Amino acid sequence: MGFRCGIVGLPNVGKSTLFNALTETQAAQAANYPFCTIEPNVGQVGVPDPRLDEIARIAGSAKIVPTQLAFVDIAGLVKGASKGEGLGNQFLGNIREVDAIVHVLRCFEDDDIQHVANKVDPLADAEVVETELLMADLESLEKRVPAAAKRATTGDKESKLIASVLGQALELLREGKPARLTQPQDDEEARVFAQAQLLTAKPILYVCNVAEEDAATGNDLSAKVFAKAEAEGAQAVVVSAAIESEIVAMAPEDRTDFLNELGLEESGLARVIRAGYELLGLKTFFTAGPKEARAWTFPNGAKAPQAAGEIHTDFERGFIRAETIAYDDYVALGGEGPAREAGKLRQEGKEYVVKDGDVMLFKFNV
Ligand SMILES: Nc1ncnc2c1ncn2[C@@H]1O[C@H](COP(=O)(O)OP(=O)(O)OP(=O)(O)O)[C@@H](O)[C@H]1O
Ligand SMILES: [Mg+2]
Repeated sequence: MGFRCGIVGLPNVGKSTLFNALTETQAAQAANYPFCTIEPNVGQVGVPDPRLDEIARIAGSAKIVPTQLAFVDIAGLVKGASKGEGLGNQFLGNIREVDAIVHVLRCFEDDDIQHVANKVDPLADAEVVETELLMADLESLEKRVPAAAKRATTGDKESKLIASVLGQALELLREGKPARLTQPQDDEEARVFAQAQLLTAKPILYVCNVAEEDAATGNDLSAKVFAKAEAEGAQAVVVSAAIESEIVAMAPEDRTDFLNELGLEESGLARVIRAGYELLGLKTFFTAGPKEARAWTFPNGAKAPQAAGEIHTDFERGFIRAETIAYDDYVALGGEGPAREAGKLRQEGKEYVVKDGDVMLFKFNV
């Protein structure tokens, strides 16, 4: 199962513009970035990674296959969503299914584009969305915690665990704080907490959607969002969704010049994708050969057999060992052959914790 980032925000702030740009880039670069639409509002997006291009160049790979992250375009939220207003329930249900939230905040002035509150104020907007998520969590826990506490009196261990962990989350929510601040004490508590699928437990990336002229520098409004993100330990990026949608419509060879004219080194989309990937704590390992160079996603802390399983379940089941070259060695020495000669190709077993950037070859037997 791939990881999903849900694009969330008030109506008309630029969510679909961002989503379309994210997915169209990939469609336009079909050779480089595999793209497929699962549902009309879900797009698989290739994760840009310069290391992969470098590996492919060294290995002389015919094809480059980046790893992917899914983005979901979720309907705009309105005040009262937690009480079923607007597309309330559908909206909250969609958010429940994603692993991380990309919260788009309008940071551009434009009289032609209506703001639901008739005022451009990203912090106030953010609060509307946060309040709805908080209310939804609060409502669900106000029922679940007492029910679990009651079952716990019969000696049911799982219920006791639920009552304790979610009770902690409920306390936070009652103080107006996100459930994300809950601190599970061990793996069991962490499991129960994750299973609760609380909306305010999901990691957040704020996307400040600015006007074209602010794309490189940001503006006063985006600066406020960055300050908010910093205070919360969240991430933020500045993007002009409108510009990004123009860039993806251009021929690839014209894009760099256009980005440079705007004072940008790379597309804002690449930054959004990478930030989403980091937000989820995802890491990348590579496989490389003459046919293809490919990036694979693994969760932080995964051991070699689990990483092998990302490629094929047989690789995990029949795992023998992994021949591993660190990315820096691979590049510095000029590929697999030279790395092997220099003794930089390591034989790693079942307990090896895979590192970001490892170039791997799995030996297996089924
Ligand atoms: N950075 C920007 N500068 C100027 N206009 C923008 C910018 N980003 C988006 N827009 C415009 O804002 C309008 C609303 O955009 P969009 O449809 O993407 O919003 P949305 O958040 O998906 O809305 P909804 O919640 O209704 O689905 C569009 O006309 C779009 O072109
Ligand atoms: Mg939309």
